[in-house]
Amino acid sequence: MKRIVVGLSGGVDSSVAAAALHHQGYEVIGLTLWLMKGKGQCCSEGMVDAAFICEQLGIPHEIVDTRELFQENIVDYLVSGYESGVTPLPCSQCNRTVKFAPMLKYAKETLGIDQIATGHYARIRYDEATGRYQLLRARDHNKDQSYFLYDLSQELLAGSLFPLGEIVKEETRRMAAQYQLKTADKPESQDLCLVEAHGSMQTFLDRYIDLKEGEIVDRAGKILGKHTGIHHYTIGQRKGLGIAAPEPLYVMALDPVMNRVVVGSRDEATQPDCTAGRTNWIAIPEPTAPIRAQVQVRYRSKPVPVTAIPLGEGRIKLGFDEPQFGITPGQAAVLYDGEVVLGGGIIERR
Ligand SMILES: Nc1ncnc2c1ncn2[C@@H]1O[C@H](COP(=O)(O)OP(=O)(O)OP(=O)(O)O)[C@@H](O)[C@H]1O
Repeated sequence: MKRIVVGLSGGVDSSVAAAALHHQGYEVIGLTLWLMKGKGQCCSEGMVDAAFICEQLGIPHEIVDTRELFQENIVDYLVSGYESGVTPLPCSQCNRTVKFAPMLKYAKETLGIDQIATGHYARIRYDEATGRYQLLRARDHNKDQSYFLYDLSQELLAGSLFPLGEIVKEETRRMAAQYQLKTADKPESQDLCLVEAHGSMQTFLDRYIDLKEGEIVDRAGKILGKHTGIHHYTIGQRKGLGIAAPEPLYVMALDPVMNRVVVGSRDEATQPDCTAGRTNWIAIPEPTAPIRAQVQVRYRSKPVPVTAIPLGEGRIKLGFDEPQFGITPGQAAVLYDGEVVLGGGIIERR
């Protein structure tokens, strides 16, 4: 019987992934990573629900303490990013360094199992022609999580299964009801896990970053107002600036050195290109010549046509066919060829 480790968060998606594989005849071992420090956080409830699902399915449940790893790679990474005026994307970093790599390592080294599965909505395909594992958008485009998975290595993709990649969310809920899973009616998580645990990103960051008021200025340096700390702002933000101006103003830069928030018109917050670093390539090897693709610069943004020019050392320049508004350093730029993820990187500061 084929053995597989399923990452269980205690949510409906991973519960159904585990139940489906179990019913397909896999020998399933549930694995929950204990991610967050502190008592009464979302994770403790998740662990109990995950344990209940394992009991229901009659499968073993392992809990691995990865709180230190999460603290260093996600909490510290977020805090130092916001302090330096960028808006980091924690989820892709979390997937690679905190979830997939440790889960696969634990599965292989401790349990002697070479495959893991999660409840992510995305698809993995082995491409005979190139000898590479590809990552594709989920069949359910509304739930597609491929944007958060662009940073997975070939080794991690080779060892992973996404049982929900071919189905739509309604089908997941239907299966959860059919298997009578305790988590069948659990509400959808609406936000980042840290935001859910702390109420808002601002509340979370305020625990770690001292409030340091400063000036809101225009591009010429004219003082327009006061801010409560640059970590409370993000590029493209319009609401909550507290400035009365004849035309709408948007955050166009965060300056940690001067402790300033720079605002401008929509045109000023729109740019023809940007650079991205720390790239990871999936469907293709690192390009050595310009390539054409569609790029997504935020989780929910529309993919737009782009020319990606390699700059060496894992960096690329992205020239948009149409200038783009609200390009945010710290977020991922993920390149697609239709459904297929080519690769991606982290948007750099201008
Ligand atoms: N603490 C954890 N331990 C093990 N696996 C996890 C954990 N958190 C998330 N995962 C895995 O990653 C997948 C995607 O996680 P995400 O946080 O996006 O949750 P989700 O889409 O709401 O899924 P779910 O309904 O399973 O919580 C989950 O389906 C699960 O397989």
